[in-house]
Amino acid sequence: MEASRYTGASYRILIATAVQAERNAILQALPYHARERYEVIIVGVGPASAAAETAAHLALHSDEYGLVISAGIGGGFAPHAPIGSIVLADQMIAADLGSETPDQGFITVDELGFGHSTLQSDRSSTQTVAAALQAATIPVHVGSVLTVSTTTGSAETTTALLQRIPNAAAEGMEGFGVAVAANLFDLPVMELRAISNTVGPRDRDSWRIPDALKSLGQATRILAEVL
Ligand SMILES: O=C(O)c1cccc(C(=O)CC[C@H]2O[C@@H](n3cnc4c(=O)[nH]cnc43)[C@H](O)[C@@H]2O)c1
Repeated sequence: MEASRYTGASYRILIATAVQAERNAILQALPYHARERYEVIIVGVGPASAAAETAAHLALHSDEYGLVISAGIGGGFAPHAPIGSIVLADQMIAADLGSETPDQGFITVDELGFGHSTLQSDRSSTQTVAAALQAATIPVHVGSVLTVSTTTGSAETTTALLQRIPNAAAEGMEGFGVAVAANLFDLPVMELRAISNTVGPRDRDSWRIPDALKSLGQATRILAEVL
């Protein structure tokens, strides 16, 4: 969706996080002058909660906003998204929304004719933030961000996802849900993931959540300078 209602300083920006730790990292990083411009809400873990909570907030306040951002930590697909780096979505894909079949593999809801599993990020905001992060020498990659209801935890699933979506850069559990809500209110949307772990065989001990939250804060500081 084009940023038709996003006309710079006159609109506020809604940031949706899954958990309190992500909200805190963002709030602590927002420069003082930007604090009135941003609202940071917790929408819970998973696409259903994220869609419902974001829509509930927008039902009361959508006129205030010109942009919605799904932000938080996420899993990164090698080699594009190492731990500590930032991924910005060019599109948000509900990667497990479809049907598994014995003979044709996974079929998306789009192919089944039941709806859409891909939503576009606001291109202009995404490019602006990507350029600003690059200029600040923060490692950033723009690619597809997958939304899953189950975190990927095996080499087989990782390979299958990459075969279906070769430019997958990161995985989270909320982006598509936040985007569905933003679309409902005709608002542009983007997604930012600070990488805490590599997508692959589950190894919770290797998750670097404090590093990712620090990156999330650094990215927020830059984002607030340009949006
Ligand atoms: O335990 C903590 O201190 C803590 C702090 C911040 C966030 C968390 C979470 O567990 C948030 C869950 C959140 O993480 C996203 N995420 C992270 N890695 C992945 C992944 O590999 N695949 C899918 N989602 C991932 C996700 O968006 C969850 O909402 C804990």
